Amino acid sequence: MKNFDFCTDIPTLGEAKIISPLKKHTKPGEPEKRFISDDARVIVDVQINRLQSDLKKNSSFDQAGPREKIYFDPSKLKCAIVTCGGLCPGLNDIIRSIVLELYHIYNVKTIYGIKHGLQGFIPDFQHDVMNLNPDSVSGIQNTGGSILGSSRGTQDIGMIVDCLERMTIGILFMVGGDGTLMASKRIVEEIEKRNLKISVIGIPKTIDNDIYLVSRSFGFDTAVDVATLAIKGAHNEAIAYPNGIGLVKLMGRHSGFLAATAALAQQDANFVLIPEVDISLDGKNGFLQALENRILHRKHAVVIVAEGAGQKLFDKQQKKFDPSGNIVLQDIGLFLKEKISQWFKAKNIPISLKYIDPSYIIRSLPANANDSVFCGFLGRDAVHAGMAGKTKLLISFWNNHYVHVPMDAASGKRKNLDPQGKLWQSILEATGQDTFFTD
Ligand SMILES: Nc1ncnc2c1ncn2[C@@H]1O[C@H](COP(=O)(O)OP(=O)(O)OP(=O)(O)O)[C@@H](O)[C@H]1O
Ligand SMILES: O=P(O)(O)OC[C@H]1O[C@](O)(CO)[C@@H](O)[C@@H]1O
Repeated sequence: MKNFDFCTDIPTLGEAKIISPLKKHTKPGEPEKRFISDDARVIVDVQINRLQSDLKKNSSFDQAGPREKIYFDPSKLKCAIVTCGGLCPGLNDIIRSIVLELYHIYNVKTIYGIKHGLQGFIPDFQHDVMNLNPDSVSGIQNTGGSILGSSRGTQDIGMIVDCLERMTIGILFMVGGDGTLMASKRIVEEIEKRNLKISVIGIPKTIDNDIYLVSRSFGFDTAVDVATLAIKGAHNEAIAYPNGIGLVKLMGRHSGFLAATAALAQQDANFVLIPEVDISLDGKNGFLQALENRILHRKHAVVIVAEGAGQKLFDKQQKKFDPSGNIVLQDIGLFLKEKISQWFKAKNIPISLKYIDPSYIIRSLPANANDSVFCGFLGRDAVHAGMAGKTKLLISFWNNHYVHVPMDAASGKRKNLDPQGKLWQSILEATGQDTFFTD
């Protein structure tokens, strides 16, 4: 396969010369090709969103997996793992699979866990470093959260790399979302400036499922599963009382994948509001009138709202940012609760409104079975990439393959739900919500 127009080239720290311990799994006479090489590159078949303009048809990504030769000497290598940003189901599975792969398959015995995200690199915070080994990660996949903790907030990149140098780290595994990706890129730049041989491997994490060039991120499947319970609850509450309304708020800062997918999985929702589709509340085509029509007609309704939906409905206020620089959204869930109550009160229509916000419950739970399997692959492929001396890449799942996506290609952009696409069109069919509520 030739003529790759899209920049998929992954930087390496140098020539990989050491025979991989995985070599022993090769059957005698089996061709070297077993270790994925250029001719096994994956053609990118752009299926989701409208990425075609960005990616040429014959673009490709390197397939993730073990390489024949590795760059690092396992007996001398020290690795570190850090988890940053919001929690997500599967973080502990990722940590565990990285540790077990390094320890058992590559014989790397020094693995550090950096506590509380990027803060863990900065001496002032005095967070202890964890020693990770099969004992310390035993059973962690059964608990939610991250055994390493997390944090938000900018840290000095120079000080982070100082810490990596002091600890003589060879591979840094960074698990996080788009912010972590930006931080990873800046860390790599500083590493390059200092001419150090440290590999940085990213594992994309977000229940919003909005990382560019990543068709599925871990934890999303679990989030959809648990969100369906909230929707079931909302529906049961709604049908139990006359004119019952169940209002469920789900995470999704800029992308409505979770709200839309959960709504399709548990088809009880009559209205799904997402950031990608503007809504108007009032007026004859507004959301509130549509909700009233539904209540008068069917006596109950379920509404799902993604946290980033309807932000234009709020009076213009000075924007607030969290410590990492992410915009702090206005609370659309509580806002809608209030507006719905006011609307029906003004119309003298009694309703029973139940508001359910399972956001933090969802993201802090352990991974479901599907996500656990997925995390295992991502963690192991992250180790293979790092051991081969590759750097500045993400382990992505794309077009049904585990691939290496260059950090440069994935950062600074976001994946959004396409309102013309199959997912949203299916929502419109399933809900009968055939209007975008614009006047
Ligand atoms: N441009 C940047 N340069 C350096 N560090 C950054 C940059 N953007 C974000 N970071 C840092 O990366 C870490 C994680 O970022 P952030 O809190 O935004 O979470 P995230 O990785 O985007 O995950 P989530 O999807 O949960 O928000 C934070 O410590 C943040 O300060
Ligand atoms: O409350 P926190 O930690 O700032 O996180 C909230 C954000 O984190 C996310 O779950 C992404 O990790 C978003 O969906 C949400 O907006």
